[in-house]
Amino acid sequence: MKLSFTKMHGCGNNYIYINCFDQKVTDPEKLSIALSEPHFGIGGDGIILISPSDRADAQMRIFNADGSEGKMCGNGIRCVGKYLYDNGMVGGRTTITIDTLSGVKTLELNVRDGKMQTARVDMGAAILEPAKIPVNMAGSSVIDAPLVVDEKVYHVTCVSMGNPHCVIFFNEDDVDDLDLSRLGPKFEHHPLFPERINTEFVNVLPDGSLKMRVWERGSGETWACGTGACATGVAACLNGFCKPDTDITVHLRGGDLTIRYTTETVFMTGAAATVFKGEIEL
Ligand SMILES: N[C@H](CCC[C@H](N)C(=O)O)C(=O)O
Repeated sequence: MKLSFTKMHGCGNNYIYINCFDQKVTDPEKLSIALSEPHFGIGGDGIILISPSDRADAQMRIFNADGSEGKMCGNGIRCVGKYLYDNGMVGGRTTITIDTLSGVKTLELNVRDGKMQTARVDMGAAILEPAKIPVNMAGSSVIDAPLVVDEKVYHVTCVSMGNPHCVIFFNEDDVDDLDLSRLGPKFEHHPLFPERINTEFVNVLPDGSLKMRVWERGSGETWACGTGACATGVAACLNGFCKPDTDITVHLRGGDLTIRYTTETVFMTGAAATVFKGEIEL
């Protein structure tokens, strides 16, 4: 059986996109494991299914490289917006909606020569209540709280953008020097996170921008994480490093995103790119 796909990325966070308006995927968990694998498959951070929706222009489902399903994907939703616009599936409209497991999101597309270049996504309100993230810590929110990994105390801020995030600010260490392959899994599987966690390792730079690396639940280190950049912008405001209602630049390994945190919602602006289209024999 042949399956058509499109490889796309947002800031280097790369997924295999499958148009399910005209194709059927029966076991997405198994498919994501197979296709994400770089040696025997296509290689990527996971797969994203683009399907019809009765309440939005399309529905997006994201599966991590280990087959687990994520509830939201910031880089992915910009790529879905690009896919829909560039392929004429939204009638040339530049305000579109995409249904996700974290609700319907609205995108404002910036287009040139018939192609989407960047998008601004209304990501919805940050969720701070521990039980809704979820994180097994008491209180109304988790800001600058101590968390022990390998006998070392880290101060973490936990935020959900529909998917769970643990944001850690480093004053002394340059996050580029951290061994994420050792550290990442210890946070991902920490007992305080009953549904595992996406973890962001952040430096606040002298110009007030943020430098971030991320270890993603189910995919390991990725070159960017859109929901993670949102969580990082929110956490930076909650910790007094940045101001709400201002544009915050987050530098990721694969590019930059602009985050704006207001009490009502979080906006994320960034690019999306098509790398190649292909067909795979299953
Ligand atoms: N890379 C995605 C996040 C994937 C989250 C996934 N790892 C999970 O929550 O299980 C992003 O750009 O927001």
